[in-house]
Amino acid sequence: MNVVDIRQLTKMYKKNRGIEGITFSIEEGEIFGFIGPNGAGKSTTIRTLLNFIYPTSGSATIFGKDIVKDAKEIRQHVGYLPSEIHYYDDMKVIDLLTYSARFYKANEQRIKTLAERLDLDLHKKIEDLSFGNRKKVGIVQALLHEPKLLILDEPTNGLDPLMQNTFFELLFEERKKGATIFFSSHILSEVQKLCDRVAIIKEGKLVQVETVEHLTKKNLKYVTVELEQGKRLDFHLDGVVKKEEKGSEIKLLYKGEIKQLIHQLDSLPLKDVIIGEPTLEDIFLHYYEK
Ligand SMILES: Nc1ncnc2c1ncn2[C@@H]1O[C@H](COP(=O)(O)OP(=O)(O)OP(=O)(O)O)[C@@H](O)[C@H]1O
Repeated sequence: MNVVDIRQLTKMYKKNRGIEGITFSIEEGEIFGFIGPNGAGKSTTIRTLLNFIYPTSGSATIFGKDIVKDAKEIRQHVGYLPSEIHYYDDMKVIDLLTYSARFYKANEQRIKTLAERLDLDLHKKIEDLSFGNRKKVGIVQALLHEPKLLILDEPTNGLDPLMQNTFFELLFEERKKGATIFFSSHILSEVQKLCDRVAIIKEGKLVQVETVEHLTKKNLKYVTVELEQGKRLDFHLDGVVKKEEKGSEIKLLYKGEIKQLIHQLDSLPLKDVIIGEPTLEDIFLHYYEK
């Protein structure tokens, strides 16, 4: 069964493009990533699905119900984490979360369990929290009623790597219980770590929906190579789609099997090598080239 079904969804902000003709579906129990650069339309899609803004045209359903007509009913079973969190600053974390728990008729003990997992101090005032800790409040709020669908807008922004892992564990646990998870990101590696499938959005339009397995097979890597002193920069590597020289450093964008890359690098007079993530821009420029 599809939990989310989006059909030709378009949102214009007066004459400005928000999203145009977006169509995709999310199946029950999937962890589904939504990836694209800043301004691509991720938040617009999410805010439209949650009925915070109205679609200009097209339609969408969640749990088979219309996002506009049945918005209230849908919200009872959705946990939402916005990309930017605004709360009443002089409230204590525990008071805010208890209020949310009652609204959703959730078990208040779950607040404590989640706060412990995320190392969140419930007795601080919101105004005294760092950006990362505010994010944790948002995560607890989104998860506390054990929703059937989690919609998370850039959820890891502001969390340190250890906390990101705890957060990912929590998401896997929710999925095990049957939840469907939809989350937006502009970081490819976290999407690869977590998701079953990914929708890629660019300039308001859907570029592709891919399984993560497929995405990983067409791997792109950013490689920085430093050669031993006096060695020539002139060499050929199969799979290099972009090459940039900066002094003794050579930056390469490589497309292909990582083993083959390492095999090829092995024959070079290397001083140092760094293999890292490509930028999203590079992915969009080179990913879909034949
Ligand atoms: N309230 C608004 N009024 C006018 N234009 C808007 C509004 N909100 C978003 N837009 C425009 O819609 C487009 C999509 O923005 P959106 O915030 O959905 O992108 P995003 O992928 O979530 O990016 P980001 O990660 O930067 O939030 C952008 O061109 C943006 O300028």
